[in-house]
Amino acid sequence: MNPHLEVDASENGEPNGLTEVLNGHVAEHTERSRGLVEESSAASIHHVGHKFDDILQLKQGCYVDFPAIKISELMKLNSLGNSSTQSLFSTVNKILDESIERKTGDLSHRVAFLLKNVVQEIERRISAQAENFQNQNNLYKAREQKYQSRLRVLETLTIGTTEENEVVMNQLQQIKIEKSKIEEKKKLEEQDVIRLMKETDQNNIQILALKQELELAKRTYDKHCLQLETQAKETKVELEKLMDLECLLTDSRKKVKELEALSASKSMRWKKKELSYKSFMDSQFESLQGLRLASESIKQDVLKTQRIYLEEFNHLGVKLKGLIDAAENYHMVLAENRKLYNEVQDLKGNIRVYCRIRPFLPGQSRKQTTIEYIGENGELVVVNPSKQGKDSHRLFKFNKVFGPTATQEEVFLDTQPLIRSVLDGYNVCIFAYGQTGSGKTYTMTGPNVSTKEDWGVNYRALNDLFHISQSRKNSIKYEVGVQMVEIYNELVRDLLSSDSSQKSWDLEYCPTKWVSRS
Ligand SMILES: Nc1ncnc2c1ncn2[C@@H]1O[C@H](COP(=O)(O)OP(=O)(O)OP(=O)(O)O)[C@@H](O)[C@H]1O
Repeated sequence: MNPHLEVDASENGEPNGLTEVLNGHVAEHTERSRGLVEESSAASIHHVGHKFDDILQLKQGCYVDFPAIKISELMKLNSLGNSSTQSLFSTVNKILDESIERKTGDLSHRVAFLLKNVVQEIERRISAQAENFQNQNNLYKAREQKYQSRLRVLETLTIGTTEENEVVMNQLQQIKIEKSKIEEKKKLEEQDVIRLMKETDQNNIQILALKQELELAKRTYDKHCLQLETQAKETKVELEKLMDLECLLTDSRKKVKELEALSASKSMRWKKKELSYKSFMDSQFESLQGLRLASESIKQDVLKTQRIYLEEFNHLGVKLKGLIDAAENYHMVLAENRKLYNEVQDLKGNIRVYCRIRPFLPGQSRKQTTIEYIGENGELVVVNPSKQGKDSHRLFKFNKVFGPTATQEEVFLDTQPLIRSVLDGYNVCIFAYGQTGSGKTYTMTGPNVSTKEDWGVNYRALNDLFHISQSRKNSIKYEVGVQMVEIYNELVRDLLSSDSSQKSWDLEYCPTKWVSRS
């Protein structure tokens, strides 16, 4: 397709719709070819057209006077076919206007030839364009038929499509409704999602807080567990105690029952007693009445007795005065008595020697005794079987001789007065003398100190001294000291001293006068 046709049609300013439609179709069908033609020919046409126009411009206003060389040059160039239709028309118009202005009516042969060629070129172009239009018209008609058949097909399709459309529309409507519902649901769900998100956030915060609480609770739980374990142990111990207590409780319940039974029987007894006490009280009340009467008489008697008592009390006062006088003389009498007592002891002798004959020990023969006679006044006759005559019998004289049957108390009774003079300020010494196994310890200490009958002189003497000092405590205060010594191989041993170096003294350096009574 010639691109200039459409350019010319638009340039000529044809305002009808056909031109526009044609131009549209031409443009539609020649879109691809147009680009190629325009690109390939535009440069040469433009160049040649411009050359033609330049030549014409140079001689503007004097076409008539164009020299033959220029006209032949224009013709040679064959630039008419390449020049635009508008420029061709303007050239024709200018040539004709110039010819009219000159009023000569004459045109040169060369100009007329040029004019003719230009007009022929224009005619050729118009006829080509008409032919082109015709072809295009045919083409459009064919296309119109084709489109109309397609239109019919489309109409039938449209009818079918309309029904389908209705169905689809209905479906679409339903879908829209469902969509709106879904959207509402979606909105609600979105709101729910937002709410859930918030709740999730809150829950996360709560979970964190709960985790922390859980951690804390776990720690406290662990601690609590430990505490509970210790408590459980303690409780176990307490439970065991409780079990014991329960046993005790059952026992006590039994006892309570027994006690209840006992208390019931006692209560019965008490009731009986109450009755008996009531009767007793009644009788007592009666007797009380009698007692009141008796008390009245006793009162009278007491008053009488009081009077007698006062009289006797006065009498007693007189007597007591005499007793006080007598008591004042008591110490004097006592001192005199003591003096007399000690004088008696002196008369008996400051140094007294007693002899005690122990019985035979188990296993000893009774036939081998050397004791011939024991006198009442201290005589003792001893037999010596190895000698004859006078020398076979020897008489010994003691203050007193105690035979084998003499008891510990009998031996003590003779020494007791001497011991009591200690309380009057005299020094007294009692000692036992004899060979080994003769009975010194038996006499002085006793065989068995746990029984009072077996006590020897020492225990009995101390007991007597303490007894007397106790009886005289209101008038005299005594201080008692004890010294126990042993003389063995002429050495005196203090038996109460704990110092072993001080335990024995030589007889000359004895610290106390323990051998004589002064
Ligand atoms: N009067 C008595 N009656 C019964 N038995 C006695 C009597 N005197 C001594 N005996 C017994 O004789 C034994 C010897 O007595 P005891 O030990 O008193 O003698 P002793 O002189 O103290 O001896 P020693 O010097 O060796 O200590 C003891 O078994 C004692 O019980």
